[in-house]
Amino acid sequence: MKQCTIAFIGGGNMARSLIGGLISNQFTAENIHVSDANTEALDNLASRYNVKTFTDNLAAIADADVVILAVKPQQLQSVIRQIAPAWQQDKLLISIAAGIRLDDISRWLDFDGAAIVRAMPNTPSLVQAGATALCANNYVTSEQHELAESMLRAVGLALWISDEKQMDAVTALSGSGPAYFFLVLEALQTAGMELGLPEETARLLALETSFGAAKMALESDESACVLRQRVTSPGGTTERALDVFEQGDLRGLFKQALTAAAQRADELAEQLGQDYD
Ligand SMILES: NC(=O)C1=CN([C@@H]2O[C@H](COP(=O)(O)OP(=O)(O)OC[C@H]3O[C@@H](n4cnc5c(N)ncnc54)[C@H](OP(=O)(O)O)[C@@H]3O)[C@@H](O)[C@H]2O)C=CC1
Ligand SMILES: O=C(O)[C@@H]1CCC=N1
Repeated sequence: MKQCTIAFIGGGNMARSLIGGLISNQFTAENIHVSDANTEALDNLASRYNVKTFTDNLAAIADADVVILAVKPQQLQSVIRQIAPAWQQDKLLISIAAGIRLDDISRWLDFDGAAIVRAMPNTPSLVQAGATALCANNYVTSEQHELAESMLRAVGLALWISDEKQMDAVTALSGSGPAYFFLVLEALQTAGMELGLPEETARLLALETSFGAAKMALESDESACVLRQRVTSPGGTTERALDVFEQGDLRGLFKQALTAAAQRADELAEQLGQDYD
């Protein structure tokens, strides 16, 4: 792809994951700008990745082709209103904020025909194993589609969603999803230790088992259900463990958890989608 200049506004957790993934995938550090109020975060990014850092958002976006808004949803409206006077037709705006809708972003930017993409990445982008869903407004050109997709594809899977309403479900599944797997990892490790394994042994076994299961599911033509059944010998150990999960309604808990996350995204959109300027 052509080397474009990408400006991140907000240099926190998600920006760091995307920047690390992009640079490991041959994006040039000098074409990556990061602007943040927190100079310590900027210093860390500059020393680790050699990106150009700014404390002035307008300076960071001045010659950028793509501007990625990586601030918290609560900070999004004021950041967009701040950069709006400097907006130019040929720039692409990408928001990764949970919940906040394309219409609200567009209203705050107040620029006729502004090309805007809403994206929901996740932190494994840092190791090029991210999963991102994207959703574009009608002003995004085919070249900008390709640009947004190729940036996110450089850090993992990138899928377009045509119905923006599905972005809340995406946020609940893959945006927040790494945290669910980290929780499972913690729980596996702790349970292993409680059964007498040394901490490092439990950690490594839990990690490799998680990695192996995900890799196997990714590389197999079989469904997760079939792969699970192949581990489960009738009358064996796995069956006993799975019975405990089913009795505890693990599936129901996941449904409740994802529903709660999607509802929170919708709530953020309702609360923060109001104009306050
Ligand atoms: N973390 C994740 O896994 C994911 C997050 N997201 C979305 O990404 C966005 C960022 O999340 P995350 O990285 O976790 O949040 P962080 O709080 O880690 O990062 C946001 C950064 O923006 C800085 N900031 C605040 N105000 C401004 C401003 N006016 N101009 C420039 N920078 C500013 C913050 O500084 P300070 O701390 O000083 O306020 C902070 O360093 C959120 O909208 C979230 O919904 C999406 C997918 C996954
Ligand atoms: O927890 C959050 O709100 C953000 C969005 C998805 C992952 N982290």
